[in-house]
Amino acid sequence: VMMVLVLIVAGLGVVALLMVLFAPHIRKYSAGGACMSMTRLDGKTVLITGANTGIGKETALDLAIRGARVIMACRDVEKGEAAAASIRRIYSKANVEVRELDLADTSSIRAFAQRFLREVNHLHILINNAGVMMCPYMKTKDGFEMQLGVNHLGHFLLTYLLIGLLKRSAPARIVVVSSLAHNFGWIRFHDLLSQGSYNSGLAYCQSKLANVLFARELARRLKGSSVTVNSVHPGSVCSDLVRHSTIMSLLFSLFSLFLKSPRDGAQTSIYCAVAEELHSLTGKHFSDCAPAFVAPQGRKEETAKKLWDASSELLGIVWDD
Ligand SMILES: NC(=O)C1=CN([C@@H]2O[C@H](COP(=O)(O)OP(=O)(O)OC[C@H]3O[C@@H](n4cnc5c(N)ncnc54)[C@H](OP(=O)(O)O)[C@@H]3O)[C@@H](O)[C@H]2O)C=CC1
Ligand SMILES: CC1=C(/C=C/C(C)=C/C=C/C(C)=C/C=O)C(C)(C)CCC1
Repeated sequence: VMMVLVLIVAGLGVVALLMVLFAPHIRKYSAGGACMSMTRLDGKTVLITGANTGIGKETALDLAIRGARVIMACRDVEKGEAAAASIRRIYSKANVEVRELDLADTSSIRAFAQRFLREVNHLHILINNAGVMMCPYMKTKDGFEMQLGVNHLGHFLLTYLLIGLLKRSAPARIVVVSSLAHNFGWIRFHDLLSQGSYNSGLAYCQSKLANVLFARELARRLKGSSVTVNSVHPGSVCSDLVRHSTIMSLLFSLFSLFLKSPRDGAQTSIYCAVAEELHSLTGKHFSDCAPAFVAPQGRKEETAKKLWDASSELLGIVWDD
């Protein structure tokens, strides 16, 4: 037994040593694809949700450096202003501004959109990035389960309210930040808001599958409008997303060497927002700046339509076709 234990400890030691030795190579490999596009965005307006930290903040920085006016929609304006200040410290000419948007409150989404439509004349790129993962069972102001409420329904309403402006600003692009987690999700139509039973991991996967289905259905409905919609898996990114889950926090610490930095994680969102070759590509899913696999449950037109109708009904909205 002693011998086996010694061998296990020695083995783990060797693995740890190899990981330290090869850390720069592992990091480089984990970084994934980079957006190589040199597209400038002077005169263009971009809206990014959840832009005060993580992937959203890095996306805002990159698009601001390309010359865009970047509106950072954040639920905590103070955190948003701190992020905007840090962007301005990196790029002093950054045209970034913070506006309050709480996706867990439809009255906040409506107030945000109302002011936006009054004060902003164009919207060329909308990045639905904000997200919450594996929180304990919580409800939004309107009584929706938090993860579906913020990740899907909040963005669904925001997009509905801004779609006219996007169409008027065409060519325009919508980027929906989803996840590989959509593979493990299914839409529980009999209990969409997890009122019967709640599993925080499955509710996250459901919300990310909803992101993929929403992007596909919206793309289908927008055919011919010069507004494109694509969804994205950013990679496994070291960010605050794991804040609600001890297990995920532990996994992230253990495997931190294999995770992307938020800057690397922003590359696919940036790619979908700016790459010239995607100008008319719509309804697709991307990862590492390349087309990516979509799970069968994310490809079903019937499910996408059913989710669209259920979401519209929950929010009390009717989309014109
Ligand atoms: N990190 C990863 O490995 C992966 C991330 N993703 C997706 O990427 C996206 C960005 O995540 P990431 O940057 O990693 O996570 P972070 O937790 O770092 O950022 C999430 C952002 O969403 C905001 N947010 C959360 N709830 C609300 C709300 N009610 N209203 C408005 N904004 C809100 C947060 O604001 P605040 O700071 O105030 O909480 C924060 O700005 C998410 O959609 C996530 O699902 C997908 C796959 C993997
Ligand atoms: C276990 C394990 C990993 C950890 C993956 C994790 C922790 C992924 C988290 C994904 C999230 C948070 C998705 C959100 O949508 C790595 C790094 C791939 C390396 C191989 C083993």
